[in-house]
Order: sequence, then structure tokens, then C-alpha cells
Amino acid sequence: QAGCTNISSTETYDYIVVGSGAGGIPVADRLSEAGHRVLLIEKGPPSTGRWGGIMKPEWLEGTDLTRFDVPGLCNQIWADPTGAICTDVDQMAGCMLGGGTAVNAGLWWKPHPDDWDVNFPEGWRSGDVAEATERVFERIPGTIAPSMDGKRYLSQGFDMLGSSLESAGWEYLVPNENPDRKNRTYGHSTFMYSGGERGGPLATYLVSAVERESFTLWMNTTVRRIIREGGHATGVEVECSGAGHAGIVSLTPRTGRVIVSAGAFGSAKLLFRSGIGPKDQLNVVKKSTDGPTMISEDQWIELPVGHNLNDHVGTDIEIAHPDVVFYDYYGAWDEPIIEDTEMYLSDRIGPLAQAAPNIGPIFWEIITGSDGIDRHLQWQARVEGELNTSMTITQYLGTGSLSRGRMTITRQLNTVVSTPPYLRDEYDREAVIQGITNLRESLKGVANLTWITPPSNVTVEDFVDSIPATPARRCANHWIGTAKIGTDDGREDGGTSVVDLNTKVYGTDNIFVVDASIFPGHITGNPSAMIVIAAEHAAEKILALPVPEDEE
Ligand SMILES: Cc1cc2nc3c(=O)[nH]c(=O)nc-3n(C[C@H](O)[C@H](O)[C@H](O)COP(=O)(O)OP(=O)(O)OC[C@H]3O[C@@H](n4cnc5c(N)ncnc54)[C@H](O)[C@@H]3O)c2cc1C
Repeated sequence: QAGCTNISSTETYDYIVVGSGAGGIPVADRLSEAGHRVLLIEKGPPSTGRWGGIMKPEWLEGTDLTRFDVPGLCNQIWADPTGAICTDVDQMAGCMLGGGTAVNAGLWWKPHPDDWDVNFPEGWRSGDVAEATERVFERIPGTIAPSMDGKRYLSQGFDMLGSSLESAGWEYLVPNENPDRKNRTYGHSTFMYSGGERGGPLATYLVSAVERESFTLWMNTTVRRIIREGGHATGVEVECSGAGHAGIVSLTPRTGRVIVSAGAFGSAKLLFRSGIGPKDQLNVVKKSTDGPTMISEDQWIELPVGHNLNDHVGTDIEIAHPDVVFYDYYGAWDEPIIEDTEMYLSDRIGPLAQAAPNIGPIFWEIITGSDGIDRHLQWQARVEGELNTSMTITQYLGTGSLSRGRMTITRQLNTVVSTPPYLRDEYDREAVIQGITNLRESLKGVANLTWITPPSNVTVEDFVDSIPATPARRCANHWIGTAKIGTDDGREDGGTSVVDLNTKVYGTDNIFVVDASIFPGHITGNPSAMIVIAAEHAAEKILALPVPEDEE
């Protein structure tokens, strides 16, 4: 293909990291920092201006910014996702440099200790990841006041809802200074933004990685399969899309390793295509166009990849209040308020330095179910809805939830959510209902506040039951879990885990998974910061493993 570079057969790498999202960028940086030759392969194009991205509205022409740099343009992904998202996944997923961290809204949370302690195995509890957490928040502290003048613009919605919660006994706090206080508390959203721009892993870990000679980044290059002999990977086969690379790239013989960081769907798909997964899925791949080059059946490694799929259960409610002021963030694409673009371009201040569509407050509650399990709810408000005075508030059900689903692959090699993970457990449903009931109660006395959804004459039970438990209605875009970490080897009867405590795929000696896929269960908040922490922690574990020559 024109523009593609054929791979030189002499070049080898100590680590090949597949996918440049929340997991891939930090792990690639840490491995290269330790002195290894690292190749980071991303299937998508560049995103932010720093890396050569070009997608932008007219008012950014002539600047080195793209739509992905400007917080106020983050919701353009819903208006026009072309060229930014994966076309082989039936859900929304960023397929460009930075993965989800290039297209997301930048919410950035220090995890609640339960997010680790309830879900993760030994060696991955809150105490074990404390240092990794510190390292991440040193590099990406996040901010609750993204506009560079420290002011918060258009805070009427926050003020109305915040003061209403306050009157009902909820407590204001700075969330990342109090990560363990998620029960009837509220605060401003924290974003990974810095300098009035997107920030995050693309502006930190990737910058330090690229400065090293031992680090190589390829974009527009898709890893088709891992080439392996038994449990030992020797390299990967890549395909070029646009100006990428094509051919077979080799690992350093004996000691080289592959890190799969292609996201909850992308990583599972790559494992399937490499003969690792449940037999039914590997048979689908065998019958696809991959058939002729797929590893032979006697080399398949049967693991429950794609099972344990999870997402936050999203339930939207909507209220309206005359104090709330709407700002047209979608309009900022082609009909922006000139004064606001000027403020942004000259000083990185104003509404466009804040995430669309005016997100916050964020508030939390823990519901103890009749099954005795604590379930964490995060409520995320934004100024958007039916009326100019509406606020839509999404309730996310996370930590403690028990429902799980499954992703599978089609003959066309697209991934699908074949079993949606929403509300399959009756106590998960109970927590969602209880949370809305409690919020109704908390907002009961607020003058001039109207409930639009659910209207006050509909019971919460009927409302919750009326929303289909499908991704179309419940999706939070926080997919996790398809290559679960744990000690129960998934090759054994009843085993549920795909990777061991070092994130190494069971049955292999040098293939690892480091991204949202390894999360055993859901967490309190938006997951990107926790995925970066997991990547920091995984890098440490991987670097500590003996290489073959050290063994015996
Ligand atoms: C619209 C949207 C808004 C969101 N908002 C927030 C938010 O505000 N805060 C938050 O914390 N989280 C948010 N999230 C979720 C968060 O971004 C993801 O959970 C996170 O990015 C997942 O990290 P990951 O490393 O697992 O995968 P990803 O970030 O998805 O990265 C995977 C990367 O691998 C690449 N890839 C896939 N297959 C291959 C292959 N075969 N070869 C080469 N490359 C490949 C992809 O192109 C992608 O770049 C949002 C997600 C979406 C979609």
C-alpha cells in the first residue's frame, strides 16, 4: 500500500506494546525508562496537535491545536466520530493515538480503596498500589479549575445542585484529596487537563518516552496477530493503514515480550486472533479471513477471554431549574462565541477550557444492599437536556456490582457485546433504584426544581424497569474485564482468570495484558486514572520478572 513502510527484518525489540491508550502509553514509557528497546504500535492516526493530529474546526486553523486538545470540544466525538473511533467494535472506543484518553472527557479520579480491595487479587490491593498511585498523580495531578485563570465559568448548575445537596446533608469536598470518602459527598469534577489543554498520558508519559532513543512509536499500524511457538511469542504481524508499517516485527530472541494494551475489546480480539480464548471464539476466527494464517488448533490456549465483561450501569435522570444556564458546546464547533474562542486561544481561559457539556457536580453514595454488599454510586451531572434550564445526571453503578456480560467476535472480525452486563443481578437493580429514591428525597424541598425524568408521578421502580438493559440505553463507555487478573488459572476447570498476578497470560511465558481488560470488577468512578495506575504497577511487576537466562 502507498505510504506504508515495510519492516526491516534485522530490527528487534525487547518489548512490543500493542495499543497506545490509558494502559499502553504508561507501560511503554516505564519499560523504556528501564533501558529496554520498546516499540509502541497504535492502529489509529495522531490525535492531539503535539503528535501531528489534524482534525479541527475552522477556528483552530493556523494553530497547532486539534479538537482533541480543547476541553470544550470533547463532546464533538458524539457529533462526528469519523476517523477517531474504532470501526471494528460495536461500542464507542477511541482508535487513535491515546486511545480513550484522546477522545474522553478527561475526568480523573484517585480510586477509592475498595475499588482495589473488593475486586483485585493479592499484590493488587490498595496498599500494594499506593506507590504507583503516587507516581501517577505526581505526573498527572488533575485539576478542579481547568481554566487557566482559576475561575469556574457557568457554574450556575453546579451551584444550584450543590447547594441543594448540601441542604440535604451531603458534604462538599475536594474529591482527590478524599478518595476514601464516597458516601453522600459531592465536589467539582477533577480533570486530567493541564495548561488549559487535554493533558493526560499523551502530554506526559508519551513525551518522556519519545525522548529516549530506545523508544519507537508507530501509528496507523494494526497488530493482526501475535506470532508464537507454543506459549512463547517471537513477534507480531502488522498491517498498515495509511502511513504505517507492514510485515513481521520480531522480539529480541528468548527475552523479548509482548504487552497487549489494545483496550477491553481490542485486546480480547487480538488474543482471539492469536489462538488464545474460548474454543467457540477461536473457531469463529478460524473460519474468517484469518483462517489460513491462524496458529494450528493443537497450539490453541483455551482461556475465558471476553467473559467477565463489565461497564458502569448508566441511568440518566433529568431535572430543570430556572437558575441553570445552558452553554452550547456543540455549537462551539462551527458557530462559536467569538469572544470565547479568543479567550481560549490567547490565554486558555473561559468556557472552552472546561469540559463539554459543563460537567458537575459529581456526587457519591454507597448503598448497602439486602444481600449485605456495599455498592458504590457515582452521579455525574451536566448542563444539557430537554430545556435550556435542564441538567441531565447520570448515575453510574460501580464497585460492588455483580452483573457481568460477554463480548464475542464475528466472522467479519468485529467485536460485539453479545451479553450486555447490565442489571443481571437483582441487588444491582435494587441499588440503582435506592440511589434514585434517595436523590428524589434529597432534592424534595428545592424551590422551583422540576423532575423531568422520571416525572414525579412515575415510581422509581417502574422508571428503572422501563429502561432496557442494553448498551444503547445503559452504556457508560467504561468497558473492562475481558482478560481478568487472578490466581485461578482460566485453563483449569472453573478457572476464571486470563492473566496471572504479573499480568502474564496463563499458558504463555512472554505475553502480557495491561489495560482495562484485566479489571476483575467495576470501580467507583471513570476508570482512566485507575488504568494508568494499574499500568504503572504492572510495569513494576513485569520488570521484576526473571528473564529466561536468569532462570535455574
Ligand atoms: C467517549 C468516551 C468518554 C470517556 N470519558 C471518560 C472520562 O471522562 N474519564 C475517564 O476516566 N474515562 C473515560 N472514558 C473511558 C476511558 O477513556 C477508557 O476506559 C480508557 O481509555 C481505556 O483504556 P485502555 O488502555 O484499556 O484502552 P484504550 O484507551 O481504548 O486504548 C486502546 C488503544 O489500542 C489501539 N488498538 C486496538 N487494537 C489494536 C491493534 N490490533 N493494533 C494496534 N493498536 C490497537 C486503539 O486504537 C487504542 O488507541 C471515556 C471513554 C469514551 C469512549
